[in-house]
Amino acid sequence: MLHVSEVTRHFSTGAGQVKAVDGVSFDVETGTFCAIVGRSGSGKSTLLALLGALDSPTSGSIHLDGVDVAGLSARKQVIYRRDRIGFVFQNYHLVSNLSAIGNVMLPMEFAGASRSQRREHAVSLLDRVGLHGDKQDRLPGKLSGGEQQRVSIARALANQPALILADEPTGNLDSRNSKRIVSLLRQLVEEGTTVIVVTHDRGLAAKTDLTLSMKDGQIVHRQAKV
Ligand SMILES: Nc1ncnc2c1ncn2[C@@H]1O[C@H](COP(=O)(O)OP(=O)(O)OP(=O)(O)O)[C@@H](O)[C@H]1O
Repeated sequence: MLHVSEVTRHFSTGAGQVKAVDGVSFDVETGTFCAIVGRSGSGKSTLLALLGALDSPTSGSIHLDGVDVAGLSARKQVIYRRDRIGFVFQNYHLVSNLSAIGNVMLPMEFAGASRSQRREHAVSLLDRVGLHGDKQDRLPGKLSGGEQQRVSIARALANQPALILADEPTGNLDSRNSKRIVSLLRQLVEEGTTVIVVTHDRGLAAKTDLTLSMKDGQIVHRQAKV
């Protein structure tokens, strides 16, 4: 369960203070597919960064399964991100000189497994996201956008995260590849992972269980689908 209470994130700029996130409260039950939508500049990416402990709130609290995320030290934030969160980005953020398998193995480095165990796990994750055979040995530049996004989802799953945070995961994909990614994310939700996506893609938002609409740093509408 993710519990967000009265969270703000203010930035000081030359022009004054920007309230990027301005008093946001919501809960997301474990195993929910949640979309955060809203116009450009409404605060979606800032909120996602706070949920993933990539940034700390100015005030308020964020609890994931009882852990006070906002209160973690910098060192514990690193561990929290590695062990509890899987990140998926619009531009995939894969390491260009590592194969698909190498990219998926990267987050496992600290898990104490041997290299062959890590490789075996990476192969099974890539199989799970539908990237098979010789494609697993290719560099990201030799894969299509949809395939690269599947590698990034496999990488996000490497340490069995409780929460997957995806920023515009279908933003660079055509409709066929988008549908594949959405159904993959839905499958993860069915298996009990909580998935939160920031998206402008109406097709993706329509497939989620809960939509939070942001405006000027606030959640102005909450729509739960049964
Ligand atoms: N580091 C920063 N310093 C100052 N202002 C910032 C910073 N990061 C974000 N902002 C401002 O906070 C507001 C929210 O930005 P944010 O990137 O969260 O919006 P968004 O909804 O994700 O937009 P988009 O859909 O364009 O990605 C914007 O006004 C933005 O300019």
